Amino acid sequence: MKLDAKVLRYMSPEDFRVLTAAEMGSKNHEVVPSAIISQIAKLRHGGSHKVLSELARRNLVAKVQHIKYDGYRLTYGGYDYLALRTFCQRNSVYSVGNQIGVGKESDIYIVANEEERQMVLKIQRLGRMSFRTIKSKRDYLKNRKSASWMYMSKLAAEKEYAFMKVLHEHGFPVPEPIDQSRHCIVMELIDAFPLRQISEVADPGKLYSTLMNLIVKLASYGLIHGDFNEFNILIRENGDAVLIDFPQMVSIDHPNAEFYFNRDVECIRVFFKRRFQYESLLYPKFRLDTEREFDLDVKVAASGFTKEKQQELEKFQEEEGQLAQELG
Ligand SMILES: Nc1ncnc2c1ncn2[C@@H]1O[C@H](COP(=O)(O)OP(=O)(O)OP(=O)(O)O)[C@@H](O)[C@H]1O
Repeated sequence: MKLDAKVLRYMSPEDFRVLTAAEMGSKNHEVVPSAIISQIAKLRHGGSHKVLSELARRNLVAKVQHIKYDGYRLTYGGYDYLALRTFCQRNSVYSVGNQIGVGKESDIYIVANEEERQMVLKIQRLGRMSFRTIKSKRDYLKNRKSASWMYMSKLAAEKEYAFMKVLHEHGFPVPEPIDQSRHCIVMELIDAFPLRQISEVADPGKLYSTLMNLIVKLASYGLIHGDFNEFNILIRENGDAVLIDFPQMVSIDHPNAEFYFNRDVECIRVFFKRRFQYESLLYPKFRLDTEREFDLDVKVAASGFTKEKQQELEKFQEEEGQLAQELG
């Protein structure tokens, strides 16, 4: 589905009332009965019925035949518009431009505010991968509810925003976080290319140590990236590196911290050897080179992305990973 901010201007307050009611209802119901949607939206049954049919025609909600009753569920499309409306109301986004990226489980758009500042809108789409891999295996799909995928996408966006915020505040090279709602975040647009697309650099040794120092600095601030690779690092024209994505980031006190740390280091070593034929005997070692000086992990938890949320998301990511492996 294409995201178009103009659609927002064509949506009536009633449309949004009903859409919001569907969202609220889905907290307690997998399929929200039409009667409950009317009740929450405070509209006559006939009135909300008409609006719901129209929203369903535009794929913002989907009609579902439940065993006992007919109802609706919010779609990712509807969820996108609710988030976009929140951004518009807070004046963080005014218009939506081109889609510039499709991650494994996200969509990336260029957006702008009223002052025409260009920014990046990242929409989490957890479940998309498993949906693809599992398409033929209907049994799995029955057990995974779309509502829980949307909830997990919201957790993923909250996590990314919380980490980006503390990292940015402490001078780490990450995009400036601008806003977050539901499964979406708005951040600074970085004018750079992913390391993965770069075939030559002026001084591979210098970039290698910059990246290794970044892994070590993160650890001294209490954090392990966990997915430090050529896809998640952008390189500016002047050679500066910017970290854009940290879905696996954990505290240095995490039981698997050492494993993740070594994997991050190894990832960079392997990449530099393969891409730039650059090898060094020097690389950071966990504990020996990582002394904790700050507690950004604690700061993130205090910012609202709690340990419980982190664990919930982690459990989901593990299950998804396992499932993907099992299904090849
Ligand atoms: N702030 C940004 N500025 C410029 N480009 C960006 C920014 N954020 C993301 N991108 C572009 O979008 C692409 C995908 O972004 P990102 O890695 O955050 O998505 P993802 O879904 O987590 O990706 P994957 O899981 O496939 O690695 C990046 O490779 C980059 O080209």
